[in-house]
Amino acid sequence: MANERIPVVIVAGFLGSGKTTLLNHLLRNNRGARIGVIVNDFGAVNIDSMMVAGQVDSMVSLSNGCLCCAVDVADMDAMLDRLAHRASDIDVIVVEASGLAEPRNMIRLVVGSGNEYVGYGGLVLVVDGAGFGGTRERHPELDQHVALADLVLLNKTDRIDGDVHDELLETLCRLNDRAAIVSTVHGRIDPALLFDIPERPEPQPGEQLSLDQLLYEEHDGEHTHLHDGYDAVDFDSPVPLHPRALVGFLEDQPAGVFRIKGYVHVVAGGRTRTYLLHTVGDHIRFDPVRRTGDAPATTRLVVIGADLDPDAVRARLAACVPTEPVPADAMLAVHRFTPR
Ligand SMILES: Nc1nc2c(ncn2[C@@H]2O[C@H](COP(=O)(O)OP(=O)(O)OP(=O)(O)O)[C@@H](O)[C@H]2O)c(=O)[nH]1
Repeated sequence: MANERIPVVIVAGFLGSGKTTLLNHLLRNNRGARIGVIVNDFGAVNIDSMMVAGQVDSMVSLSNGCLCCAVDVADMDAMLDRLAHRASDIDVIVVEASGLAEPRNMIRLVVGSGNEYVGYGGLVLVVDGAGFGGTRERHPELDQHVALADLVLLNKTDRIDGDVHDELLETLCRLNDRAAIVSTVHGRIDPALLFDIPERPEPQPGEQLSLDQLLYEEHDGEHTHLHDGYDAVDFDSPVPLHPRALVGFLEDQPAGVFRIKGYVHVVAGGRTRTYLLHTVGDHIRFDPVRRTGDAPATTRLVVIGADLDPDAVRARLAACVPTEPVPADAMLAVHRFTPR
């Protein structure tokens, strides 16, 4: 897509919740996506799997200090600049915050970045299902961290029984009723929930598989299973949408949505404009598409999350199709979310 920015996904969570396990899982199951990594230190990251995937170059570490407190926007930008630049071939950047990191600060560092090639990719909060009660008692701020998350991974569900699992889901929904919540064991989620999987040509019969493809094939059974954990709902409209109605939908998304992306045509005052839309949680961004031919002729969105009701999502979007002429000032709703 034109104007694509590299999403920066922040992985946070208290000590031992499973952040590094998740990161290693993503690196092993990258399905061809090139992942840049920012970590406090490389100690626990599986360098072997990175080398196999040919990604060992795309890591940046903060050799001293803590990603949450010692780093300001300039420091973060210095790290991002090494990964995201004009010649960069990275598809996504994952920042693993230290166990003590303050997620609000991490979001600020990424959203405030001056690097024009990156965009906010969401706060993924890893929660230790088995230790949730105890962690909450020791660190009451955990509730705020859950409330800030765009995606909550309820991890270590192999260590809890069904009733506890249900109670935890209820508590997490109470603390954050808009985030996608996914239950995991050893952080095994489908990476397509977090970021786009680049389209790679299918190998022809007899052609050798690349290392990435070999890794993917090896884990194919797991992938099929992983895919059950998330939903992707397509929406197409040949008619341009009402900008204010669309923004109303984006500001009040159905529960469980993690991200939305695609091209939208919106109309107001008889004039149609085209944008590349990206949302993660309540971070909304409309990038104007200036050249005709860069976008499909119709609105085409994909809504990605967990436990989505596809018919309900499509019905809400279909309700954004105007039934009468839209006044010109309705476009202001979109302008609030276009880059300056
Ligand atoms: N039983 C079980 N163990 C898990 C799961 N996920 C992670 N672990 C284990 O939990 C321990 C901590 O996992 P890490 O991935 O190192 O946790 P972390 O959040 O990176 O920890 P810090 O870097 O110390 O903050 C490791 O021994 C993992 O193997 C899970 O789903 N189930």
